Amino acid sequence: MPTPTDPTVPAPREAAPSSSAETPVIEFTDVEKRFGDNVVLKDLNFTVSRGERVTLIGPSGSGKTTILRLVMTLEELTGGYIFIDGEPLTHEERNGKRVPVSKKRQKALRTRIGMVFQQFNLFPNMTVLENIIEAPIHVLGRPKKDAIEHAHSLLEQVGLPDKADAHPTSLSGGQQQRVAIARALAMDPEILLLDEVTSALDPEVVGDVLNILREVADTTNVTMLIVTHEMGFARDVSHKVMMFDGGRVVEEGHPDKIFTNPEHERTQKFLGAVLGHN
Ligand SMILES: Nc1ncnc2c1ncn2[C@@H]1O[C@H](COP(=O)(O)OP(=O)(O)OP(=O)(O)O)[C@@H](O)[C@H]1O
Repeated sequence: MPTPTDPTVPAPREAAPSSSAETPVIEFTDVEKRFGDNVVLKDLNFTVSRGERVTLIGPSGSGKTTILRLVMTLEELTGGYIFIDGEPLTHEERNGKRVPVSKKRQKALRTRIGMVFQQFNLFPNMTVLENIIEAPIHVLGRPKKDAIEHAHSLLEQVGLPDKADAHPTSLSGGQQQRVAIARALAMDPEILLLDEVTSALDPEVVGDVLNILREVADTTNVTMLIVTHEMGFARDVSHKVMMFDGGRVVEEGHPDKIFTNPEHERTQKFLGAVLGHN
């Protein structure tokens, strides 16, 4: 297991600039998610503060991706509540009953959240530029000229200034993922969800993509919820790591602590296996 001075594992960033009195940006309250009889998440409670970057770790099938998909409203919440900036995302309690929120309210909250997927999920029939400007224009109502200007500066930021007119299918996986990051950032999200964004990439381009995300972490105050197998990256950018097992958080803490001195046996076993194979 690496030590805090291991040069392959960069030191974590400073704590997120947040105060405990502030409303959390993300709040899970008694969340339950089941697929049929399979209860994936049970009585799950956690909060993420403004500007905080939290990495979810845990064995395959522990529900990490499901958590991100619930925040993105790509999965239906089967129990409990999720709050974004204190506002209910999918359901709220009214007169003692759990009732769905209106689609309009949900859509408004959704615009504050961006997600980057393992498989890029770009629109193949659109150019790179069209992929990036589509949502800012049609969802946020931005003037086309502004959206295009912003898209070009984002393409510059992700190192693809000359690919605006290319189609995603003509790009490598690493390039497609960089476009997907630019597309997510084009919405100026308050929350960025990163779901195993390097898992489908060739090893030699993983570092480039992670460096772009490191820069985003360094230069913005965007709140991040991250699922990754890249433990060095997790340690580098996260303020907090949460270890999941059996649909619950078994341990959470500063990456320094979790990666070097985990307390829970499940965390020790998981990190031993993962870092042992790195
Ligand atoms: N659409 C679905 N229909 C049925 N079951 C699902 C669906 N999506 C996820 N599951 C189940 O939910 C559980 C949690 O899956 P999830 O992908 O969230 O885990 P994970 O921790 O992200 O795993 P991994 O590290 O392998 O990606 C698994 O048992 C999975 O089979």
